[in-house]
Parts: sequence; structure tokens; C-alpha cells
Amino acid sequence: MGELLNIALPKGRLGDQVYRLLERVGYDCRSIYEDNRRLVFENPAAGVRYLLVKPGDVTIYVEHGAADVGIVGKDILEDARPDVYELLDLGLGRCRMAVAAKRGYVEDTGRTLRVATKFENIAKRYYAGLNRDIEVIRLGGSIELAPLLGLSDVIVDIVESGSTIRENDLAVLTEFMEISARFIANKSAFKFKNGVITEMTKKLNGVIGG
Ligand SMILES: Nc1ncnc2c1ncn2[C@@H]1O[C@H](COP(=O)(O)OP(=O)(O)OP(=O)(O)O)[C@@H](O)[C@H]1O
Ligand SMILES: O=P(O)(O)OC[C@H]1O[C@H](OP(=O)(O)OP(=O)(O)O)[C@H](O)[C@@H]1O
Repeated sequence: MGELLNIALPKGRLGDQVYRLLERVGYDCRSIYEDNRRLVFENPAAGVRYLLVKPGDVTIYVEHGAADVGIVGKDILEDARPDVYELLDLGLGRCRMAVAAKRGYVEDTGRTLRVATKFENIAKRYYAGLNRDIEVIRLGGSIELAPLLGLSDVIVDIVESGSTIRENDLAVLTEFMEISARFIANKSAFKFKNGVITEMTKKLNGVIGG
């Protein structure tokens, strides 16, 4: 058995869908569910080693080569724009990036817009494209609270079902980016471990959308 392929996987919400997808294509990762404090799981029969990391850290592991491949949301990829290959759209974790504000909000175009978000670069690029001056208020979560408390005018955040927006008396102003999970690879690993990475890509490609 040669060297294992290191795969960075997100913990949490997206993780659960990703582990099931991997199992469907023959990369058993049931052990991940069994011992939930371990962060490294090996499956020598499949030739892989899973590394469980925060969703926002997957790109860091892959870009630096600590992981050969990884699975990460397009939101995180777009915000960080790491120097990696994006090999596949896995169609999981579908949602949209949106601008939202308090219901009835009317923008004062004469003032700098205060934007609360976890996605600072996405927000800056979006408003730069509109030639709109903004001040970014970077938060780690519960973004929907910011307009309610007057901390920001609008938010740039993920919307899926829309219930977080609705239950907090906000309204979506625009949705400007489709998001789903992507299979990514480190550039040099893609060259030197091309056989195994290509095999995994083909297997994943065979079941997505199906
Ligand atoms: N409501 C949602 N519906 C569908 N996909 C989502 C939703 N929220 C997030 N995602 C996708 O899942 C990924 C992981 O989101 P998750 O909420 O598990 O972690 P996080 O909030 O980014 O990280 P942390 O662990 O730091 O809270 C996101 O990057 C995004 O691509
Ligand atoms: O449209 P919905 O189906 O309601 O989903 C959208 C919510 O999901 C995500 O939050 P998450 O649960 O990850 O919490 P956090 O970002 O506040 O940590 C996102 O930041 C929204 O708040």
C-alpha cells in the first residue's frame, strides 16, 4: 500500500452530507461518526486519510499541501480565492449568497453603506462592482442580528430556506451567487498523485446529481 491521499473534510452541517457521498462512492468513512473527538481517520483499504477541519479552513489545508484534496463550499472558495484546482461541483449544500436588510429598509445612497458579513471579500467585490462605498463589519456568525440592532444597514450572508431571514424580520434584497460544495485539489498533489485524484474525481462525478 502506497502513501495515503489526505482529504480535508468540513465538520458540521456540510460534513454530514459529504461523508454520505463519500460512502456512496466507496470511500467508507463510517468511523468518523463513531468517535467524534478524533480529527484524523484512516481508511487504508481505500487509500485515504480524512482530516476533519472547520469548513473555513479546508482551503488553507489544501492550498498549503497539508491535504491533497478537500471538499468546501463555493462561498468559502470565492471569499478566499485560494490557489487550488476546483475539480467538481458536488451539488451538495446548495444555497445562495444574498443581501438582506430589515423589512421596509430604504437605502440612503448618500451615505457609506454598513455591511455586516462573514464574507468580507465577497461583500467588497460585490459592492465595488456597483461602485458603492461600504464599511464592512466582520462577524463570526448570527449575522442576521446586526441590522436588527442597528449595527449595520444590510447583511451579506447565506440564504437557503429563508427561515432565518423571515424569523428575524429581515427581507432579501438580492441574491447574487449560487453556492454548492466543490471538490478541490492542491496543485502539486494534482500533478504527483494524479492517478488517485483522477480516480476519485471520476467516482464522485458518477454519482453527483444522481
Ligand atoms: N443554511 C445553509 N444551507 C445550505 N448550505 C449551507 C448553509 N449554511 C452554510 N452552508 C454551506 O455549508 C458550509 C458549512 O457551513 P456551516 O454552517 O457548517 O459552517 P460555518 O458556519 O461556516 O462554520 P463554523 O463551524 O465556523 O460555524 C458553508 O460554507 C456553506 O457552503
Ligand atoms: O435560509 P436558512 O435555511 O435559514 O439558512 C441560512 C442560515 O444558515 C447559515 O447559518 P448557520 O446555521 O451556519 O449559523 P451561523 O452562520 O450563524 O453560525 C447562514 O449564515 C444563515 O444564517
